Amino acid sequence: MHSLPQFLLDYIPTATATVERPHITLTWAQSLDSKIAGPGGSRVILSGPESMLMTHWMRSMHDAILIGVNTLILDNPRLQANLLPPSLNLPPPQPLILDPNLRFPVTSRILNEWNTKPDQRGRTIRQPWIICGDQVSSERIRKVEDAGARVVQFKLDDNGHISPASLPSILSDLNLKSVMIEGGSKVLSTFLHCQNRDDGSKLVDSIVVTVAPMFIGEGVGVVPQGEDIGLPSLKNIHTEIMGKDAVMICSL
Ligand SMILES: NC(=O)C1=CN([C@@H]2O[C@H](COP(=O)(O)OP(=O)(O)OC[C@H]3O[C@@H](n4cnc5c(N)ncnc54)[C@H](O)[C@@H]3O)[C@@H](O)[C@H]2O)C=CC1
Ligand SMILES: Nc1nc(O)c(N)c(N[C@@H]2O[C@H](COP(=O)(O)O)[C@@H](O)[C@H]2O)n1
Repeated sequence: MHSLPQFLLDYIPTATATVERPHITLTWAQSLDSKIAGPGGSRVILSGPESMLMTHWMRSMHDAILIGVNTLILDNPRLQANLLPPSLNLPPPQPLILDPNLRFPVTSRILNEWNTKPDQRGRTIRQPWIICGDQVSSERIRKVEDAGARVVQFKLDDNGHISPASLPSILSDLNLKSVMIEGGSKVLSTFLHCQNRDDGSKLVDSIVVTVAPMFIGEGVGVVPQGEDIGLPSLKNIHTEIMGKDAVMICSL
């Protein structure tokens, strides 16, 4: 797959497209028993090479990649589109971490790479941006910023979360036109349960799910236990077979 998979273009605007409102894509890879990770949150490679490459193409279509702080701590991801040919010179997506209490570990790989590969800055690596609550102390913020990350504060909702409904205005404040939300389980759950933006329009524009033909057994569900009640119904609008996996595109 040497170019952007065409079917994605029907559902997701490219990073250079003009959009009237920030585009929100929710995406994850799951097993047949609806798990996204193994016991204790251990990372599992669910996607085969073809669907993983598709995920990296999808990353390149978005201005930002968003994860919850638990995923950062458990997976220590890079959040780049590094499976794509460097010769394409695609701008790297902006990593965004939802981290209400600023638990962000300053030893994380995304920060380490930003600090130790200055020649790659802007070309394949962007500075991690952490979204935390407005109750976090200025000392803690200074510590994380001194380590090299950017910290932005927003008011938390009654659940102590960054409100999903307010993400579009946060994105606009940060000058980001689109975001690909990769998880984990708690983040997927709040974004699936919250259906509208603060302005009343639909919150999530596209859902892309990679289904891998395997069972995990004990592990982390697509949504946490007990949060599977009241989930919205999804409409499957396209299914693409990619190697061993099925990639489903859904709308709400
Ligand atoms: N297979 C896949 O596609 C993926 C799997 N994962 C897996 O997910 C697991 C981590 O999932 P979780 O423990 O559920 O943590 P998570 O990554 O969803 O982070 C949850 C934390 O994010 C913060 N947060 C801020 N705003 C929030 C909001 N609006 N909604 C929810 N949380 C918000 C809270 O502090 C919360 O504790 C890991 O095991 C990781 O491997 C993560 C991403 C993708
Ligand atoms: N698409 C997809 N397939 C899998 O099998 C996965 N385990 C994930 N996980 C997500 O990708 C992040 C790791 O990214 P890097 O390889 O470090 O770039 C991980 O944190 C999850 O968000 N995704």
